[in-house]
Amino acid sequence: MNAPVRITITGAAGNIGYALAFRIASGGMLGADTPVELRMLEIPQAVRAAEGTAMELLDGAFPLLRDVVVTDDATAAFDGANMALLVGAMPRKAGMDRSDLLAANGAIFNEQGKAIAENAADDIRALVVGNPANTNAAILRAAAPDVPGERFHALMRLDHNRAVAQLAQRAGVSAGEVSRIHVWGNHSNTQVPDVAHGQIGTKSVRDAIADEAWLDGEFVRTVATRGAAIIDARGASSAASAASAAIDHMRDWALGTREGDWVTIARPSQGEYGIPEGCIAGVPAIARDGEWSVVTGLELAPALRQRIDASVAELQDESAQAAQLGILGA
Ligand SMILES: NC(=O)C1=CN([C@@H]2O[C@H](COP(=O)(O)OP(=O)(O)OC[C@H]3O[C@@H](n4cnc5c(N)ncnc54)[C@H](O)[C@@H]3O)[C@@H](O)[C@H]2O)C=CC1
Ligand SMILES: O=C([O-])CC(=O)C(=O)O
Repeated sequence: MNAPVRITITGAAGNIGYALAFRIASGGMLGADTPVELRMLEIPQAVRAAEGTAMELLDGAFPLLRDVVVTDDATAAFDGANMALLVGAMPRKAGMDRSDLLAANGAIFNEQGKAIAENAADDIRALVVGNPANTNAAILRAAAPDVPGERFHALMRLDHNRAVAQLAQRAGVSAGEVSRIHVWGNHSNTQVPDVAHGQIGTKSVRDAIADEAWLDGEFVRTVATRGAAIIDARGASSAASAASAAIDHMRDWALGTREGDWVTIARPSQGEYGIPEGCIAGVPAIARDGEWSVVTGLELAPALRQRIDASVAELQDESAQAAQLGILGA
């Protein structure tokens, strides 16, 4: 058995938190050899509900679950945390863009970044799920300047998984047959799914699908607007699929990505593909031994480059808004 890993979930009583906690407790995130300790942070009004989730976690009799603490105190919630899943934030409703949530949610990440800086373990790795996820991750990172920047990620694995799933469904194969695709840019409808290097089985995506119009049109639109389609159908934003994507992201970070494949992550740019340094945009990446490396050297067609630039410009606008609101680097 490995040493226990302490994991903080913020917004633990919410829809995504409820789905996440049980997957983590069952070993779905860190594997069957790693015990977990959960720290569940909520706002005071939702602590009782989070306590109910903690009771259910106990009732799951999970052999790997060593300890559960529910609290409304960020200091206690991040104390000694090795991993943090920052979900606690308002979800958007029909008719809203994710960036409409910046004023409501951004301040949460400024406060929680400070709590991470002061209380988390030295090896803290944080994934922001709450929207607008990329800009909230930038706010979190700026509030914890002594923690290495590459430890702050925003969730774009859901966009990645959606793209994989659409391709697999179209080709009539399982999702596991699709590899080497990724999603550039912002977790918003300007995101840029990229199949230029993708494979389905041993064929290129373009050969396997043999429908350029679908790949360049409906496929891209479906992936980029899937969040709104789910809100429209469910009357609430994606929850179990978001939790599942967050689990995939953290599992790969800890245990490594699949041999011969890459996935999408968003972490502060180190200037790869001309994305400005520090900008938290989706890029292709591989994880080995707990470290990510961005896949470099991929050719970008001019039209794709323009769309990536537009999505990155949107991220820079969001950061400028956050700075104006006094929540970025405050
Ligand atoms: N990045 C992504 O791919 C996705 C992101 N999301 C985002 O995740 C967030 C959460 O979604 P749901 O769980 O469905 O919402 P929810 O409303 O069901 O749960 C959010 C929870 O966060 C709690 N919370 C609010 N402020 C908090 C704070 N300061 N500290 C701790 N907890 C706090 C609330 O009390 C609530 O229990 C939303 O912002 C949503 O837009 C949702 C789907 C995908
Ligand atoms: O669309 C939303 O507001 C929730 C979300 O981020 C997603 O489902 O991708």
